[in-house]
Amino acid sequence: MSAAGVTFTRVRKAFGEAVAVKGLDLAIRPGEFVSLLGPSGCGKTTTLRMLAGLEFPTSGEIMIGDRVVNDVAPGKRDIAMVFQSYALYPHMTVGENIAYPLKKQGMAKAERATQVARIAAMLKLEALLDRKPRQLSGGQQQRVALGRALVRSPKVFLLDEPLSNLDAKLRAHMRAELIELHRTLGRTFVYVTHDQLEAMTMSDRIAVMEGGELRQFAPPREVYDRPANLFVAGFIGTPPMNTLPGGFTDGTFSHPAITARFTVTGAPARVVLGVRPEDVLIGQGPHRATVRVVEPTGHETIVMLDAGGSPLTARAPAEASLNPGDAVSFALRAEKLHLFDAESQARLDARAVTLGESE
Ligand SMILES: Nc1ncnc2c1ncn2[C@@H]1O[C@H](COP(=O)(O)OP(=O)(O)OP(=O)(O)O)[C@@H](O)[C@H]1O
Repeated sequence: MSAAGVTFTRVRKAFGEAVAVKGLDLAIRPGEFVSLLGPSGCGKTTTLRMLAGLEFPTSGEIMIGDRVVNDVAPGKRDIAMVFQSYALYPHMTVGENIAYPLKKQGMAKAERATQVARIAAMLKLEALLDRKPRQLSGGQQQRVALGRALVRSPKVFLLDEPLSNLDAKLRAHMRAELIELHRTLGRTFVYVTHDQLEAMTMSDRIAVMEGGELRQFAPPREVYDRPANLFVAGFIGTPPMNTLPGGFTDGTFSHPAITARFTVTGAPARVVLGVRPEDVLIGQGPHRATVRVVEPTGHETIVMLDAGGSPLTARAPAEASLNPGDAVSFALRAEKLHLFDAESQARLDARAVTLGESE
């Protein structure tokens, strides 16, 4: 058995009046690690549950490999799902929990033991096989839940926020384990999260969702460097991208604190300039601002500025000595500026050519 791709075609899911997923088109390649990322209520869990067969689409088509699965029962889809809550059987040992899906399939005992040993070695659970779930830490329980999903070698793994109950250190560790596991198994992973760090570090591609709609589907680097619209620009990145509304005439963006010339196709009257905090350089350049808040984080300092009446966040070196009320000059990295149409919110194909201070 090998990995299978997953295709959603115009998939819509309504719960009465509420439309959770609005005409989703998404094609996941065999063996790909794809994260569904978005704020609470954006429809990511509903999307995953439809793929698992736990919800039925109101309309549209879902395929796993070359098979339409709309009417296929969950158990017949050749998938395995790992939930946020581990849902281990409390009265069974770790070994019995992992073996359970194989037992249900009718696999012989000796063969089950071989498979459990293989998975236990992979997830470093050998020493824990005889324990009950309550005798395990959260991270160990999560590994057992993964083991129970992995033991069947399904074509597609579905993971619904599997790390959200773990503490920060264990989450970082499990992220690394999942990356490794995906590489070793070569199977398709569909991973639901609202944690952009998880999506950015593990995924081949990220499907960013908002309000039941797909806002961008691209590799992490591209989602960060070329957000397709203002929603993605504001959702990805911590602190988020600065967005400054302004007028736009003859390719010139104008805001009380910033003027920038662009070469651009199309000419909307109102645009939003986007700039990431790391691309705002304090202490040099043509623009002026006032320091509002200074937040040292240890390895850097986050500085919140007032630039011509707009909030503007910058990343500064840890040793920067700035105080609220200071007047500072700043520059923007021209090659890192983003421009969006204020009305449609879509990214404009634009390149900054010169930057200057407003008169
Ligand atoms: N069984 C249901 N009945 C009615 N509405 C539902 C049902 N399940 C989900 N919804 C609604 O559909 C929308 C999408 O929900 P979904 O759980 O897919 O979002 P999500 O992005 O996974 O959010 P979260 O991160 O909070 O889990 C929400 O507005 C939710 O209230």
